[in-house]
Amino acid sequence: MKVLVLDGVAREGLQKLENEPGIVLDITKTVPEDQLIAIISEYDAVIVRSATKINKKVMSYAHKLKVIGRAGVGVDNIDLDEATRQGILVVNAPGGNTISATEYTIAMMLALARNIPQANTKLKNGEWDKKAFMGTELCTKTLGIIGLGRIGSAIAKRAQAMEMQVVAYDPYIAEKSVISTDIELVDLDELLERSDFITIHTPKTKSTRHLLNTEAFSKMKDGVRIINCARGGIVDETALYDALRSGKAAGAALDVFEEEPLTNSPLFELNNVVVSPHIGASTREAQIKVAADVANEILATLKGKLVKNTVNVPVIKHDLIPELKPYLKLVERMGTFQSQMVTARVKKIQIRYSGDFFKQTDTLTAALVKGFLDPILQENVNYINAIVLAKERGIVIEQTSVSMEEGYSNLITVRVFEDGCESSVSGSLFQGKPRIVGVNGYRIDSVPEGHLLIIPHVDKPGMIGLVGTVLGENNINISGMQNSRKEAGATSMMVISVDLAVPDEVLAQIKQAEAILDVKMINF
Ligand SMILES: NC(=O)C1=CN([C@@H]2O[C@H](COP(=O)(O)OP(=O)(O)OC[C@H]3O[C@@H](n4cnc5c(N)ncnc54)[C@H](O)[C@@H]3O)[C@@H](O)[C@H]2O)C=CC1
Ligand SMILES: O=C(O)C(=O)COP(=O)(O)O
Repeated sequence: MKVLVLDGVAREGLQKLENEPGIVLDITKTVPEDQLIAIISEYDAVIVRSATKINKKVMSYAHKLKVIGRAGVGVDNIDLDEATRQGILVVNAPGGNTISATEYTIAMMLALARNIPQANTKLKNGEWDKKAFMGTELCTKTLGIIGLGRIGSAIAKRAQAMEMQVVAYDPYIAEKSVISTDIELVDLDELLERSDFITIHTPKTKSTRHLLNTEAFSKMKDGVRIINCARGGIVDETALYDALRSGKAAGAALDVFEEEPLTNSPLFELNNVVVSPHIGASTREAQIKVAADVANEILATLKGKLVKNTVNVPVIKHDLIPELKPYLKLVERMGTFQSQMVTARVKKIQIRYSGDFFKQTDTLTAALVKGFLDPILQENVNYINAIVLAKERGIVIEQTSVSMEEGYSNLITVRVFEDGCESSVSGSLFQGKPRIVGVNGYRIDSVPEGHLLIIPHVDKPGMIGLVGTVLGENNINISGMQNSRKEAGATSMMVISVDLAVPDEVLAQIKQAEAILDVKMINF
């Protein structure tokens, strides 16, 4: 396995990956796109910071790529939709640089309030100019935090220690989960109207692009100061420039820009703007932590283990992994089972989870759909792209969760709706091992391994003997057998586990019998 490490990711954090037998690490600085395209096809994994863009074009050359690791938080330099489409896992290292980015934001706020960079430059240029640098205190001022996640909430704590009033806007946070009762959660307009300092800590998304635009500036207090150490483009740079020129804003501190790297901007000409080249996470401690975190994730992915900091698939909590593993195996097998039962065009797959699935049903559904599509499609299907591939084929995926039913503490039922017909399979765990416990409403108990014969037939004497004789005559050993009926004399369901794949002619021989309604062989 080969891993390409770009963008100056800290080598000290990569030791675990470097020492792993069978893994070769190529560590290099940021390379231009054409150079990346020329080499990317060799690699199973790539690790980047924010400089390298892993876009659709780069991915189209990345034939072996299984995982993209971001040694940091923001993944806006990675085309997530394309990665998902191609079944490439994207992982990041979200917690490792929180403190560094937080401390840096506080430093920027203080630098802005007290004109430290400007005073530093002037004095080093030989001017002792005390009068030019009248600052403002932070104590009692209102700090508006947009985005109260890891960094936003760590900033709130520190700002409160400096006796600032903290208001925050984050529509994705419930009031009760806010870390301190002294943080007032408000709507965006109120934050804009009340804040003396506004700092941004959201990701860059469609909804945060130009969140601070001309209209937003018009709602702010005169003399507001803006800090952006999150992502360029959340503040509209033209609107900010106009606000600074007009005196609406008294200053801005920016670590990030719409285009990076950036060495020339009208904003750089304004004396009340403090800038830095995206160095919020650039501390030794943060870089070692994020490199080590992402190395662990890459290692887990390449070894086929479950990973926790996934960006383009649902996150699985680390402590749930052992509990979830047998369920993942179960649902994948159920998907494989169902795809081999299909006889017409599939319109919808409906999954019903009964019991407690640790709030991980999205992950289980992805595994089930992977199991369903794997035997059908030629392309690589995995947990990452399974749902997208199903949707591309017009297959609707529905899932519902209900509490315990039918006496099983955990029961999963999959119904597949085809043109003109439908089929279902139910599964559960017995002593931690996957079991198929129902087929088309018939109760059975079969282990989804090897080969299963599914034989609906008329409920009458001699049927088991008939099938057993044909298999025996063809030297096929039966390792398990179940027969189930809903009512006497109607239809029964025979499910037989066999040691070998049953040849087509033997299946045809069984099917010939008048009371045999169908024969399907399911291979796992
Ligand atoms: N300058 C630098 O070097 C660094 C920048 N960052 C950036 O800082 C930002 C925050 O990072 P974390 O706190 O670790 O992320 P996080 O995911 O913990 O927090 C982001 C918060 O933003 C909120 N949010 C999302 N959309 C929103 C919207 N439309 N309006 C208001 N709130 C919204 C989310 O609910 C979440 O609470 C990210 O953009 C990250 O890339 C992070 C580390 C270093
Ligand atoms: O983690 C993040 O989101 C950052 O912005 C840090 O970026 P960097 O790794 O320093 O290029």
